[in-house]
Amino acid sequence: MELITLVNPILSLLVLLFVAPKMFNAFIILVWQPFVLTRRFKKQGISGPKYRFLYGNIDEINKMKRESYVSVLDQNSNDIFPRIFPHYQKWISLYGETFLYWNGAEPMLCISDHELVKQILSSKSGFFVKSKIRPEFYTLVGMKGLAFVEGVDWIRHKRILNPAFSIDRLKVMTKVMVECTLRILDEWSHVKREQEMEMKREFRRLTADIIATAAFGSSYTEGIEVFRTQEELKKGCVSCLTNIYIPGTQYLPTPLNIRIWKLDRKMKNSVKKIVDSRLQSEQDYGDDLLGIMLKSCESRNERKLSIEEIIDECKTFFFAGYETNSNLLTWTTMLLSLHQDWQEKLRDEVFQECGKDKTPDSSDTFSKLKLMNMVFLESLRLYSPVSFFSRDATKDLTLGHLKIPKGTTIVFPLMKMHSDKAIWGSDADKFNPLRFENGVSRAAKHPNALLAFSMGPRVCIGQNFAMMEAKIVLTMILQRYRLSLSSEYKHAPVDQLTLTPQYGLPVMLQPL
Ligand code: HEM
Repeated sequence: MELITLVNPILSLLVLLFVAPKMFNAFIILVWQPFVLTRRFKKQGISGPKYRFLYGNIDEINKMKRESYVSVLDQNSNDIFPRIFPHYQKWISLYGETFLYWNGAEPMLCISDHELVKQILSSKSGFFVKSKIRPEFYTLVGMKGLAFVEGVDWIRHKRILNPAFSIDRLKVMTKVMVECTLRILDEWSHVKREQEMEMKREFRRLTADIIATAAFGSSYTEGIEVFRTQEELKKGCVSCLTNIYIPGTQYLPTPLNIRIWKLDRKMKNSVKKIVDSRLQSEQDYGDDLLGIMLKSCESRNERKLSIEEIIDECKTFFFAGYETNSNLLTWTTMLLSLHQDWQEKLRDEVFQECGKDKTPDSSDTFSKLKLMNMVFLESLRLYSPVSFFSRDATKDLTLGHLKIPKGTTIVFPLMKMHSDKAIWGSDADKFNPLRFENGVSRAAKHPNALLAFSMGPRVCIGQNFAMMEAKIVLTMILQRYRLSLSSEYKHAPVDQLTLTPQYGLPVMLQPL
C-alpha cells in the first residue's frame, strides 16, 4: 500500500515532466497551428481543402492521383496539368489560383502568380529557403550538396563548383558528350529498316553515361552501380511520399526503412569508390567536377569542401544531371515524332550547320541551331522535367498583398504557370516553338514566365550543360534517323520526382 502511494506521485510527476510537454507540443502542431493558420489565411481571402487531423490532405491527394493515373490522354493534347496534379486542378477550380492545403500538418500555400513567384525566387534575403524534404530523400540527393545547403555554405559550394560549368569546361565536355552519343548510336547501327525503340530507356542510359563521364571521369560501367542504386532508392522514396511523415519514424526498422538504409550504404560505397580511385590516381585530379572538388579539399583557404560534402555533391550531380536531361530528350523526341513538320525543319537546320554526316565537334556549331533551341524551350515549357518546386518562409513575411506566416511552404506549380493562357496567349496549350523566336524573355507577357530551370540565385547550375547535351544528342540522331510515334505509345505523363512518360516512349526509328 505504502509503495503504491509512493509510486503514484512519482509516476504523475514523470508524466508531467516528460509526456505532458510532448503532448502539448503535439497539440500545438497538430491542432492549434492548423486552426490558427487557416483563420489567418481566411482573413486574407485565401482558403482551401479542410485540414484533417494528422494527415492533412494526403489521403485525398493519393486518391485523386491514383484515379488520374489510370487515364491515358489524347497524344495531341498538351493539357497535362489535370492528369499530373489532379488535386491542384480541383482546388484551383474551387478556391482560386492561390490556395492553402496541408501536407500532414505542414501548411502549403500554392501560388501561380508570376510576379510573386519572381519576387520569391530572386530574393537574396535568406527568408525564403529551399523547402525541407523528407529525411529519406537526403539519401538520394545528399543533404550537404549544392541543392540543399543554405547561406554561407551555399556560397562556398557555388564558388567552388561554378568553374566546372564555365564556357571553357563546357567546350571540353562537348567532346565527351559527342563520344558517348556515338557509342549509343553505334549500338543502334543494327537498325537497317524501320524499327521500334524504347527511347525513354535509351536516353536514360545515354544521359547517365554522359554525366558519369563528363563530371566524374568514370564510365557508365563504373557509374552504373550509382545509377542503379539511385533508381532503387528513388522508388523507396516515392513510396514514402504517400504516407505522412512523423519525425523520428525514419529511424524505425520498418521493411522500407531497412531497404533504404541498405541502398544508402551501397550508394555511398559506390560513390566513394569513384572518389577513391581519383584520389589514388598518379596524375593531378583533373578539371572536371570531381577534380575541382578534390582540389578544393586540399585548399588552405576557406574555399574548401570536406570529403563528406564531396560525396553528397556527387550524389546530387548523379541525380540532377541525369533524370532531368533524359526527360527533356524524351519529351522533345515525343513532340518531334508528332510534329513531323518541325522535325524536318530541325533536320534541315542540322544539315545546314553541321552537314549530313559530319560528326559535330565544336560547341560553337550548336549555338547556331536557333530552331532547335526554340524547340527545346517549347518542350521545357509544355513538359517541364521539374514540374513544381517550393520554398519555406523562415519568418512572418509580407509578399505583395499576402501575409505569409513563418513556416509556410510556398509551392510553385510550374506546369500550371507554363500553360497559363493569360500569360502565354490563347495558344498556350499548343506546341508552337516560334513563340521563342525573339528570345525567352519576350515569349510571354511576363519576362520570367519560363521557369523550367528556375531563376534567381538558386537557378539551375547545370542549365547550359543540359541544353548543350540535348542539342548534341538530337543533332546526331536527326542526322541519321527519321522519328515517328509507335502505335504502342500511350500519352500518360506522370510526376515521379521528374516528369516522365508513365509507359515509356516507343518510337519508330527509320534510317535516313
Ligand atoms: C533539363 C534539365 C534540367 C532541368 C529542367 C533542371 C531544373 C532545375 C530546377 C528547376 C532547379 C531549381 C530547383 C529549386 O530551386 O528548388 C535546378 C537546380 C539545380 N540543378 Fe538543374 N535542371 C536540369 C539539369 C541539370 C543538370 C544537367 C545538372 C548538373 C549537371 C543540374 C544540377 C542542378 C543543381 C546542382 C541544382 C541546385 C542549384 C542550387 O540550389 O544552387 N541540373 N535544376
